[in-house]
Amino acid sequence: MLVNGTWTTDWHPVQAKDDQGRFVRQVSSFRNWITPDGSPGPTGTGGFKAEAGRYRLYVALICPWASRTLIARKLKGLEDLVAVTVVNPVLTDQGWAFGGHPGADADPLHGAGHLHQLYTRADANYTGRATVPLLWDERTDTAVSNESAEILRMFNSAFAGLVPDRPDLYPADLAPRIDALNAQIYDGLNNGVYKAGFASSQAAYDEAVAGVFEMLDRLEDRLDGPYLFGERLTETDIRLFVTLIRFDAAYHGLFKANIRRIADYPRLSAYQERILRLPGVAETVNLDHIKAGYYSIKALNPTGIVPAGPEHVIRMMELARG
Ligand SMILES: N[C@@H](CCC(=O)N[C@@H](CS)C(=O)NCC(=O)O)C(=O)O
Repeated sequence: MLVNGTWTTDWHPVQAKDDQGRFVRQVSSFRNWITPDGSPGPTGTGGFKAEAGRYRLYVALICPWASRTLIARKLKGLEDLVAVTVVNPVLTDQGWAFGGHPGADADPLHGAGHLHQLYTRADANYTGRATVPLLWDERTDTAVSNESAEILRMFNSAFAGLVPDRPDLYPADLAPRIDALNAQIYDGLNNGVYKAGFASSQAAYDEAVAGVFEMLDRLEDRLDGPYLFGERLTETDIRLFVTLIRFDAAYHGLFKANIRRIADYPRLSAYQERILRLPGVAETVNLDHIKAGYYSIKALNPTGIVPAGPEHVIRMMELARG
């Protein structure tokens, strides 16, 4: 991580933990918003007007948080407006790196070797982890946001004047229910799998893994329409999907979330495939990056060996990509 703008050598991908050995995720630090007219959003400063060709999204295809912003970019028709740069899936001792793996890009703007160089470019005294996603403003050459939940919301609303007639992923009448379900899915599942995987005590793992499967069981019972809120696709579906699609390939093995697989849940399996087949979504899922990335986490997999399967996920991806 960076401390006062300098990369520290004792970096490791297991983030902070509490006194019971529970995994603790850091709070994001660039919290500005792109808005239709450049006025300030709910947090941060203004000056980030929605314009074609001005912004770039730095992502890792292993990362569920980055992937939710990539899916929103597709569903909202922003491919030609917001550029994307994909980092190397394999974490290095300096965090995310550019290039060197099929499907990974060089940094087209600054020729940076590592993502942390962009963080110090935006803030020379930055202290914190250099995480993806990172939304970058090419005009002012600085960071807009590194909080995926907020990037998802900006993509939903800021560009509506430029790309109209796209589904509203956060409709006002559902907002309180979306917020409530997001919080449960985040804690039980999106972050729950990380709490299981990065637990450093048996008790912390037991608590986390129970929470993960309690949440999956509840979602399986709840799903009786095409999407979580019935006929309408919302951001909550995107937030759930990114964890489901990584589950059997990475979390089941590496994170020891192995009580059941998503394939053992009939409704969740069908739901996962339904979202995977929405136009553009399968292009955001790269199984090679997901497996190479997660299994490169040395603290959990010291040999770095990447498992061959699972066959059912490989097959599902082949079918979805056609
Ligand atoms: N709150 C952030 C979390 C992002 C995050 O934790 N990203 C991970 C990858 S999945 C990361 O970049 N980790 C590198 C690190 O922690 O140094 C968000 O949702 O945008």
